[in-house]
Amino acid sequence: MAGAVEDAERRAEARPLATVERDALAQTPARDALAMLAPADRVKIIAEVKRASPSRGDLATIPDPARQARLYEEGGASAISVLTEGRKFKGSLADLEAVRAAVSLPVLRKDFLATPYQVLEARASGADLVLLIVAALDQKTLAELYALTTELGMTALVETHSADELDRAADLGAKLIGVNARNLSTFELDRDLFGSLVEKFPADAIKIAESAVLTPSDVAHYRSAGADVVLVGEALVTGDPVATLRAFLQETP
Ligand SMILES: O=C(O)c1ccccc1NCC(=O)[C@H](O)[C@H](O)COP(=O)(O)O
Repeated sequence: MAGAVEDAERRAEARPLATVERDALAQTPARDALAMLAPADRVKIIAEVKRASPSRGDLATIPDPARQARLYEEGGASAISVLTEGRKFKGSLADLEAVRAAVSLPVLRKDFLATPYQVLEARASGADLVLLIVAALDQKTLAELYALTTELGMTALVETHSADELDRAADLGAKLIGVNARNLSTFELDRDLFGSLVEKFPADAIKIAESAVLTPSDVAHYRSAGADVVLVGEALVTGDPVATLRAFLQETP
């Protein structure tokens, strides 16, 4: 988290806030992620471009993230997540820009966002959604970043990992809320966490189960617990993305 903010501060030396703000406002409008991810009679998938991670190390080189994203679109994904953090995840804003230009789906900037500069930077690079991690932000900062995201026409995916964090997401009025099965400090995975928290979601929020999907039965597990959407990374970058997505979508109502 600290590294992501330091990296953004370094970028801000070359591209000041006023410039990134101007570029954000000049972007084509954000795609409607809430419409794409709305609850339906089938599960939906956010497919992630993920080269590496702190818990798993290197996963895939992904020399052409635009191609990877096109395969996700072909396989039936409803949105694309792009990890833009460089140190541990080996991602970049250039990946996000390439993906946004290659597909017609909404694109999420998945990173450790903690400043308005990073939110503006996301929009300036074409992001339609940004990730806001409740555990990483005090409520005042979370509310400020949430408001800026909405002002820019984007959607915030508000990520939680506990009942208290779900309450904080609800206090914001968040419409897209995720429960990450991965504890971001210990990297432990708990596929049952989503189901144990599902009753805490506000009635009008889209329910997303994040992480730890490796097989169609993992998707079915989240779906039967009440997920509208699942977010998948590793399984799609280590296997055939189109076949994997189709299997996940076909075998789950
Ligand atoms: O993936 C990690 O190791 C990780 C560690 C610390 C913070 C975030 C991390 N991952 C970000 C994600 O939330 C996942 O990339 C995403 O939910 C997909 O997870 P998976 O399908 O298990 O690859």
